[in-house]
Amino acid sequence: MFRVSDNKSSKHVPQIGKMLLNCLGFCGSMNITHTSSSQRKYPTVIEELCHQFSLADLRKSTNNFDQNRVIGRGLFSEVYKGSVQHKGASDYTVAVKRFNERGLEAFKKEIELLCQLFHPNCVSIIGFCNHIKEKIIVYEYMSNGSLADYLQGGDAEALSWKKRLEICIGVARGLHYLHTGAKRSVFHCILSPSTILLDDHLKPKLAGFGVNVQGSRFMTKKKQIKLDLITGTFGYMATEYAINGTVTDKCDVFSFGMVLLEVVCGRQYLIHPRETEFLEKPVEEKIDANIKGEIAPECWQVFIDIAHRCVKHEPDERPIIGEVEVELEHALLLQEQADITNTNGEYSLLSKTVIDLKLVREYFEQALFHQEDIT
Ligand SMILES: Nc1ncnc2c1ncn2[C@@H]1O[C@H](COP(=O)(O)OP(=O)(O)OP(=O)(O)O)[C@@H](O)[C@H]1O
Repeated sequence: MFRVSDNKSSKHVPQIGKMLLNCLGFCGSMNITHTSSSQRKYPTVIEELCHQFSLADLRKSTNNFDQNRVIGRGLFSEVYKGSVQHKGASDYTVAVKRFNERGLEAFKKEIELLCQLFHPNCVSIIGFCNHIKEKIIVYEYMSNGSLADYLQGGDAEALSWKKRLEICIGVARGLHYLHTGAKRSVFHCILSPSTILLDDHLKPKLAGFGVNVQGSRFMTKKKQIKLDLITGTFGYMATEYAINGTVTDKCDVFSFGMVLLEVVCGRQYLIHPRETEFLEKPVEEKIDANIKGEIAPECWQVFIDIAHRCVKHEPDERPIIGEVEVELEHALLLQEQADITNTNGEYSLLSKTVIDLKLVREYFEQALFHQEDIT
């Protein structure tokens, strides 16, 4: 059966729930089983990894986990705004993620990973609390919330096309680092606009690492890892991951492709598989009204071509993230060049790109059918 989480929402914005898949051969427990022998050679004594806060400190910092301070929710956690002593300041603003009883594994995985990641497009950990009754991680505070808050919460007009492209490039850089830049290949697995956070300058940082999967460095697509539990949000999960728990770098590439489409349309691209009218219309007719006219045709061609390739059903047909990053940088360059010579104001796009998500929709529909059968 499916278990649908509480809405993974910020305080203000209802967002799409995450699902634990537990039918159609999707299994269900929180323990992820790794089949790769190259797994988990890094330290597992989390107390040695970074600063530890006392529970009393974090209670104080969040006014005893005051519900008015909740800034977001995940499947395994609630996130609060708080302030702690850090970098010489007594009221350094932070995000305090309090894990629920199902989140123990996510808590450990996230600390182990975040203590090893150093990249401007990955959120930084400040410390944690490993109390017998409470598992909490403290992160740098991202004042502009998540990309989902922006796109779905009515702030979309604040994001120009160029700003959106810059955000996409930042996300691609963060993913590229995860896939090839760290000691091991790290696959995020639950990339969506809710796990992309925006700092004061709208610079994106990847967050939500509680489900990550690691493999040997530069892991090739043939070395796949099977998971006993699949956690993710439909509409972003690649089908090979949703159905078989097969994880490769190409799963993140698929999710990123769905994010690219969302960034351009201003709404989740695949919400329901039977939303035929929307899904079968060319993307050019669905561009967010806030950025319509801002996109130069030459930039668009590069952007939509790479987005389309990212969401191919066959993992081998999807590009690696390094190529996606380069293409997005190219698209931005083309946009900037076009803006210099453009004297006519608005651009118009004559192309018509229909994204074929037929197979993804079929799997999604089957899963929904089972869910409806049970509920
Ligand atoms: N550092 C932060 N600064 C500001 N807001 C944050 C921060 N971390 C998380 N949030 C908010 O909380 C929401 C959920 O956080 P996150 O993406 O880390 O959870 P998740 O990984 O989905 O949760 P879980 O591990 O419980 O599944 C985000 O979408 C965002 O709104």
